[in-house]
Parts: sequence; structure tokens; C-alpha cells
Amino acid sequence: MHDCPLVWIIMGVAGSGKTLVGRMLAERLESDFLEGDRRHPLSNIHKMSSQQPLDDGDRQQWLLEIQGDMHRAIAKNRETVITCSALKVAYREQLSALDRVQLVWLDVPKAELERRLLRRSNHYMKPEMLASQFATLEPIAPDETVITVDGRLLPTRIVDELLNQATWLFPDLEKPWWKRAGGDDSTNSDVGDAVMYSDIYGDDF
Ligand SMILES: Nc1ncnc2c1ncn2[C@@H]1O[C@H](COP(=O)(O)OP(=O)(O)OP(=O)(O)O)[C@@H](O)[C@H]1O
Ligand SMILES: O=C(O)[C@H](O)[C@@H](O)[C@H](O)[C@H](O)CO
Repeated sequence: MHDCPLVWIIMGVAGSGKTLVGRMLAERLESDFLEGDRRHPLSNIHKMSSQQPLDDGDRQQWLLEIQGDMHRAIAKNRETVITCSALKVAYREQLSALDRVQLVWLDVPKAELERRLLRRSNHYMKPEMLASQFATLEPIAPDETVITVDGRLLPTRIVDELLNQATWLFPDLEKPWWKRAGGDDSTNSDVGDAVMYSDIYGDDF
């Protein structure tokens, strides 16, 4: 049995609910949340806004940035939920190279994604990009250690379902992350990095 996950990667094509579900999961776990799309270089955002799909090269720097976030979360021993489309097997392998990472796939059919993206008006990722997202997508293979959830459910049900599957795999998840094995202050390097009041104001403050 592996250790409990410390980093959760919420994956899926555009509109599958990564941001909504990721935020809700982080609230439920009382963990940190990171929107992976914030790590795209501006050139990628420009490309997607002008309805050109990203290629492997475009995604590489972005994946490295996300890997950096994952390394920091694990080094600081802080549970963190991160969103990332991770459409290809090679990207998922890259993201799951570290221990204590659990990938979660939000499975949503194309017709439902089209409905969602048509309703979403204030986003650079337009419904016309869905065809290229599906052209890039390599479906989850049976040998990938990914938790798959039906992303058509109500968002709260998706989080319930995800946590049910995960708790079956990792019973320690019943406890909050800071009470799980490895979550005590003695292993928390964050403590060593912390700026103390005395560093700023002196010992007499
Ligand atoms: N389970 C759900 N049921 C119904 N609507 C949903 C569900 N999950 C997300 N939505 C809606 O679908 C839209 C897309 O959701 P969200 O932005 O979370 O997806 P995303 O995967 O992060 O998209 P992107 O990758 O394009 O940023 C939003 O309007 C959101 O409110
Ligand atoms: O891999 C990709 O093609 C991209 O990551 C997209 O999935 C976007 O980041 C996201 O969907 C923004 O809406």
C-alpha cells in the first residue's frame, strides 16, 4: 500500500470541470489549490485564444512549471490540489513520476462539454477548440493508476465519488492531511523556511 496522496491532479479536457471540482475538493480536504492553467506561458494563452491547439512543445514548459509546484508541495509536506488537462499518456506519466501523487480523470462526453463551453462566455477556450482537445486526447488506459469519475454528476457528488474511491485505496484519508503519516511538523520543511516576527521586528517586539 502506497502512502496517502499529497498532490491531487484533477484532469480532463476543456470544460470537464477541473477548476470547479478541484476547488471543491481542496475545500473538502482543507488543502491548497492551484489552477494549473495559470502556469501556461502567455504564448500558449495567445495561441489558445486564437483557436490554435497547443502542441507537445508548447505544453512542455507548462508541465515543467506544474512539476515544480508539485515538488514544492511535497517538499513542504502540504496537501495540494492542482488542475491540469494531461490529455496524453506521456504527460500523465510525467506528472505521476513523483510518489504521493494521485491523478483523477473527469470523464465527460463531448456533447455535454459543448453545452458547457457554449454557456461559458468569459473564457479564452472556445467550444471550437473541443475537436482538437479530443484529437489530442489519449483515453485513460486500464493500466494507468488513475481514479476516473463520471464528470456529469453534480459537482458535490463528483467529490464524494472521488473521495470514496480514494479512501478505499488509502484508508488514512479519513484523517485531515496534517494528521496523516508524514504530516507532522518534524517533517515539515516549511517550518525551516518560515520568516519569524523576530526576523523582522527583533526579539524585543
Ligand atoms: N459537474 C458539473 N455539472 C454541470 N456543470 C459543470 C460541472 N462541472 C463544471 N461545470 C460547468 O462547466 C463549465 C466549465 O467548468 P470548469 O471551468 O470547472 O472546467 P475546466 O475543466 O476547468 O475548464 P478549462 O480547462 O477550459 O479551464 C463551468 O461553467 C462550470 O460551472
Ligand atoms: O492541454 C491543453 O490543450 C490545455 O491545457 C487546455 O486543456 C487548456 O489549458 C484548458 O482547457 C484551458 O481552458
